[in-house]
Amino acid sequence: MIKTSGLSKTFDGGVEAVKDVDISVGSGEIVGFLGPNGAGKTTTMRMLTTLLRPTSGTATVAGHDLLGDAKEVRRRIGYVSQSGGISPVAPLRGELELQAMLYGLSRQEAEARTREAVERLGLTGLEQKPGAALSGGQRRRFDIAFALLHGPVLLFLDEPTTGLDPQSRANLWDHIRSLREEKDMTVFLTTHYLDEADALCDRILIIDDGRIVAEGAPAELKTGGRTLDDVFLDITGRSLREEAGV
Ligand SMILES: Nc1ncnc2c1ncn2[C@@H]1O[C@H](COP(=O)(O)OP(=O)(O)OP(=O)(O)O)[C@@H](O)[C@H]1O
Repeated sequence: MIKTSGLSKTFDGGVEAVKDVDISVGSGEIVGFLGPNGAGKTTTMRMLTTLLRPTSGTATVAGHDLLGDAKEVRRRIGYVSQSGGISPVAPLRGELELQAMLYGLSRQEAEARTREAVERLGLTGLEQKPGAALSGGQRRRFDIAFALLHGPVLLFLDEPTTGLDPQSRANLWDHIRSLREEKDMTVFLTTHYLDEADALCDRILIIDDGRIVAEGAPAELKTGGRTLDDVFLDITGRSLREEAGV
């Protein structure tokens, strides 16, 4: 579903944010992308979602060439950014339907897709409300509902649970798991929380200073009785807990 070879990004001014990254993600996998602040997570994700042009390297995303066929890639992926984007003031059902129509769907199809996305994320009854009237967890679920309207096969989530209380985080994990189970969705997410990576992800990639420094299933990485936090500290010399401020 994602395959990159030598993916790199150097920003104007010379910052080498991502260096020669090879990533492979299979269909139906939930993959967690971890790394300290400034490691290159968001830059990588923005390249994979066509928002930022790589300096060098190649990638195939959702079956299409990232550089040559960006439009086809965009049709097949959903992306939820760190900040989200739902309206604080407009009732969300209307916003969802409008967004679906911007994808070229008829009003009837847009209403049906909106209903399905709202139900799937457990938000039925809340879609009459504006974003400002919702909890943080509900807003994050609406962000995901927006990203599902055009029927993507691959979902990118940038720090989906940052700032949420433990119950809302666990609830969001359940929804992400059920998207994979019921829709065979592939999910690529960044997170600062090792417990999230441990509980939710089939596989973890750790990036540090622009390079992938470790990769494997949580159980494979946690060798010798180490926690994922120990693994992270050993590899990067930093504690992810401090990074996350927890
Ligand atoms: N537009 C830009 N111009 C110049 N440098 C940038 C730009 N965007 C990011 N960088 C630099 O690239 C490096 C990687 O940043 P990136 O945002 O990808 O890291 P990150 O792992 O997502 O960090 P965080 O966990 O803090 O979100 C950092 O050194 C950052 O300062």
